[in-house]
Amino acid sequence: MDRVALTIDGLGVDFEGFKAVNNVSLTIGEGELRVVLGANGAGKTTLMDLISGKTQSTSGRVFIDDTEITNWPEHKIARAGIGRKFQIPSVFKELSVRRNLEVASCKNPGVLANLRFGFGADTKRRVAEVLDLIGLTEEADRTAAYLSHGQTQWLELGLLIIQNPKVILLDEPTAGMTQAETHKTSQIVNNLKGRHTIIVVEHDMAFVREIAERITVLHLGQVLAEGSVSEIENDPRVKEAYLGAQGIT
Ligand SMILES: Nc1ncnc2c1ncn2[C@@H]1O[C@H](COP(=O)(O)OP(=O)(O)OP(=O)(O)O)[C@@H](O)[C@H]1O
Repeated sequence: MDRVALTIDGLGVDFEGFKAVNNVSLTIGEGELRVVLGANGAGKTTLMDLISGKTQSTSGRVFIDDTEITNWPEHKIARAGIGRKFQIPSVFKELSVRRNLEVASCKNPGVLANLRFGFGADTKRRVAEVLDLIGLTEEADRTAAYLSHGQTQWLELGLLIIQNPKVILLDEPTAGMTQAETHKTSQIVNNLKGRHTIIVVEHDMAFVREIAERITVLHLGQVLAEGSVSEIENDPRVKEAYLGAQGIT
């Protein structure tokens, strides 16, 4: 690992005696794609909530680079470089795909001023780059309201990417997608490898096999195992404790 982008040290939350996340430590390298896998209720979403500041932790610490962000307010954590993609899209439905990206790219979004005076060449270049990354170049001039579910999710991802967060959190990015859309999402995520630091929470194993480098398995709020896809698939503790006797499907 060259540089560490995100450090989680002994992180936990106690909901009136129930430890949904319990003493979790992770180190995510710059440009790494880390998959967090776990059964329903394992604590995956809660872990993302703790990192992004949606939920306050009761133990442990979180750092972006060397900056400690533990229990900062959510908006301040976002400004410090944690970008999170939710299931519910935040795209402007009445604007084109391109215009959505242009607006999201503004660091100081005087949105109206930008719409009136147009965007600079740098923004245009960056928008073209992100359109290519998310596979929506041909849809650039379509109104966002007319995109399919999958395309809307890719645009949503593009809106995050264009803001260049230090760490991107993706919670079940393929939820509700067709098989073809899921496959395309894996291509997009693979294109992002090395350029962005990403944590993907997922339990669709077919998708995980297509994207994963290193997997962290959560079980009952704790880290059960960490390793490559084959290490995780062949780990007897994972098979037994999390995936049931029949193993990973
Ligand atoms: N605010 C809360 N108060 C009490 N318990 C909570 C709270 N939030 C989550 N939990 C519990 O913590 C556990 C972990 O939930 P979490 O949503 O993080 O799991 P998950 O791994 O994301 O599961 P899924 O795949 O179903 O989304 C669950 O048992 C859940 O009921």
